[in-house]
Amino acid sequence: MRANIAFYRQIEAVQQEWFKDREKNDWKHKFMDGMDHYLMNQFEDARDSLEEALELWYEEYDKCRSSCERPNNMVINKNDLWLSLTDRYVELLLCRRNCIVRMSHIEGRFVEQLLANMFHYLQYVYFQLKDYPNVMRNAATYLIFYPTDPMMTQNVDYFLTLPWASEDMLEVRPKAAAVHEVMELERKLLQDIQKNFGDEFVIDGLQGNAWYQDQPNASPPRPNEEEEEEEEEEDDEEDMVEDGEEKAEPRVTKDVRYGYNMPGVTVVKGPRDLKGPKRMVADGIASEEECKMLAHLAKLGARDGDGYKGRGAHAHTVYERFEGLTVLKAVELAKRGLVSVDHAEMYLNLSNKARRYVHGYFHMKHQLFFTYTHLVCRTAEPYSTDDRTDLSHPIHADNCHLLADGSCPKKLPAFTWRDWSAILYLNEGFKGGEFIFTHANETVQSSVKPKCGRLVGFSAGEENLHGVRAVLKGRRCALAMWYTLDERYNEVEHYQARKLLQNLKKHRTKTSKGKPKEEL
Ligand SMILES: O=C(O)CCC(=O)C(=O)O
Ligand SMILES: [Fe+2]
Repeated sequence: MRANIAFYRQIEAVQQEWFKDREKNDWKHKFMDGMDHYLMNQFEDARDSLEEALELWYEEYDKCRSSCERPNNMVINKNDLWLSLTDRYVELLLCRRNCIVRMSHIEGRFVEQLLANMFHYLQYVYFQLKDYPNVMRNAATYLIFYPTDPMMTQNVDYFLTLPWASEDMLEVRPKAAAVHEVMELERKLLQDIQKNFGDEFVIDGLQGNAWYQDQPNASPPRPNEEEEEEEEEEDDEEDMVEDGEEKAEPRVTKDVRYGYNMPGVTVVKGPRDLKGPKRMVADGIASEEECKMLAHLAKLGARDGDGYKGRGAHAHTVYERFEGLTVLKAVELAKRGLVSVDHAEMYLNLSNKARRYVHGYFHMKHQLFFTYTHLVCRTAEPYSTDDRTDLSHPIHADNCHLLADGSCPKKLPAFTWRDWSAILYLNEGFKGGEFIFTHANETVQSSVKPKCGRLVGFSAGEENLHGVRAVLKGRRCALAMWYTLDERYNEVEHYQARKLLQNLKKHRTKTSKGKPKEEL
């Protein structure tokens, strides 16, 4: 497109003012303008742009919430009308709540606490402009979102020592207060629905999560990392004793130690073999038949580069075709009759089984949510050669941005909210394609050979740099999953996929009474 625009621009008859950036006046552009001015200490311009950005943000936010109201694929079952309606209502609430996350992206990147941050910037900008009533208003507004934020509470305490400031200037901006109030009400509603209907009705990722429990501070709780570290160390000590004493049967004791057994699943490699405390490999998560079903689903439904927007068929290397299928797309294909409902259901079930296993194995105390789920195949192109030196997937960490100097800042453009990762392999019989854990200089610490039903799980931080060796021949399919402890990043697609699937199955049962063979 850039090339096309350059071409059109140089045509004599074309006037330059015809080229209008139609997105220029959206909230993102205004916000970026505001940031530029702010960084250049142009505080009046920064104020104007940020205030405009804010107004545009509210407009867009309202549109986003309204778009959740559109009719969906719901099929009302007259035997359980109330349940069908509750289902729909929950979906609506989740969709609306998700608008905050959707409205926190700038240039495709997630900006944590974006709305609240606008008030943070504004209080500073107004302070520079000596517009004190607005300093206080914006500080107070920020605090409704993060009431215990140490920096802002300190600021306010400081302002209150100054002659111009008084408590009654701490007035919250009404539109922001309304957004916050509705967010809170919807949070409570979801919590009540779960509490009252939890037996018949499970809202994915809601149960047992403190983000949905009453709390004075709206920021989501994170597990106490130090506490976890300590536990990990204790575990490792135990591990060493076990391994030293009885080398023949460390696997069983490891299972018992972690207190997590799932029928048919065995741990084949633990932290010691893999050379890192938060790593594991287990076999038996999926049977041969299940692997075949998923690989078949990928064959029918996976699309070039899906999930890696704009990077096309060769998302990681020109020697391999990279195709993916998200969980909702799989169910939508089933709805259109392009894949079977059973195959789509298998996708959901196996991803859930893997998540439960990782959660149990690592003894997590908090709820683990899906944040992105992707069925992917990497296929060697016919021109791929055995002497390739590239990787199928370069060395990286899943939640930080690995730099050439080996550091890995947990900042954009990384997916910083990913806390755990797991990959369920679906086949063997291709050449190359081993999963590797490495040091920052890319020397290999340990490797895992994919095969059907094998799950590799690990924490998503810089402690687990990893990659995939080149797939030299054939096709390698896997179900890649990233999980988060932060409910705000809960993958809404998973919930939607499950609901759509339930409807498809209800519909199938209903129609099959009259016409037994009818398939959707
Ligand atoms: O497919 C694999 O084995 C690993 C893929 C991976 O690390 C990723 O997609 O982040
Ligand atoms: Fe990865």
